[in-house]
Amino acid sequence: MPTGLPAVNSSVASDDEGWVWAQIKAEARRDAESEPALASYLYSTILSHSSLERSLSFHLGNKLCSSTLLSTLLYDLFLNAFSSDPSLRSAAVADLRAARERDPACVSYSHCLLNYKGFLACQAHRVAHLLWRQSRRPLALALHSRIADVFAVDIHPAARIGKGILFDHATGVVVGETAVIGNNVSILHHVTLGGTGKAGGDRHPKIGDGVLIGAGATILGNIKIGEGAKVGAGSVVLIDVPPRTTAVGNPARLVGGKEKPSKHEDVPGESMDHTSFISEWSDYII
Ligand SMILES: CC(=O)SCCNC(=O)CCNC(=O)[C@H](O)C(C)(C)COP(=O)(O)OP(=O)(O)OC[C@H]1O[C@@H](n2cnc3c(N)ncnc32)[C@H](O)[C@@H]1OP(=O)(O)O
Ligand SMILES: N[C@@H](CO)C(=O)O
Repeated sequence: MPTGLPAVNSSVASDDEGWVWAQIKAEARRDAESEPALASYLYSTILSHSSLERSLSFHLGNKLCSSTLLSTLLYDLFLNAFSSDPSLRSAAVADLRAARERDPACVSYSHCLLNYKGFLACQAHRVAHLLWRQSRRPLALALHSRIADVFAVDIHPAARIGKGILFDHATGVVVGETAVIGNNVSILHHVTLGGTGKAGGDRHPKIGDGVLIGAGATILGNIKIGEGAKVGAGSVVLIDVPPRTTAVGNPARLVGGKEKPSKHEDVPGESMDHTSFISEWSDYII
């Protein structure tokens, strides 16, 4: 598990990143041998590439292209982004590890790289966010639109997302413009991080490190879900959830009572002080 911050100025893959890429190639070779029907696909998508960022750029370009946004244009766009900002690559590796470690259904790194639309939507979102921050907003919004069309995952390009993220199943996930998601967060399908409709400006939820948000949960407003908290499937959360606490129901109640909620001992993944994660990440989450 990577423990440090993204290597912001390093264009050389870390040992850990190199290990994951070598593992992906080994898995693709094995699968191409055992399933000839996939050999050409695995060769063009993984085995013919010299790096994870090239493979990912090729795959995203093919997935997201349209008659007017050509795959070659998207390939260049993604590869330029991954090459200019190596933190994108280290975040992708942390996300691959998150799927392997936190999703019992994930059988291999290549399974996630090729098939997890939540993983692919998240990587493409990070590029859209980079474009947004570079004031290339029409292109960021065009990419956002394609990600929503193709993956059914609607993340506003301004939303800030950490690393080690698992968007499991991912269908119907909606993340609003001023939402912030910390590190090592797991989010199931049909989760909304939305506004209440009653406020402008900074109006979306802030999700702390190591949070689990169950399927169909709706979290509304500029509220904080503390590190290591859990939000039950189908809940509607309108209030802050303290760290390491479970919230369930509609409207959500804190398990154990609002005055004395029961706490979890363990926080999945690496942890960071909840009150500081937004400012700590704001410098380098892209
Ligand atoms: C194909 C697939 O598998 S897709 C995967 C879909 N799965 C998910 O989205 C998982 C989401 N996980 C949940 O909802 C879990 O129940 C969790 C995370 C809330 C459990 O958290 P824990 O802190 O362990 O809570 P615990 O299981 O002890 O339950 C505490 C209370 O909340 C209640 N509760 C648990 N989940 C929910 C829920 N989703 N909605 C309403 N109440 C709930 C329990 O009945 C219990 O009530 P009680 O105190 O009155 O007895
Ligand atoms: N992917 C998770 C939830 O569906 C599992 O297999 O348990």
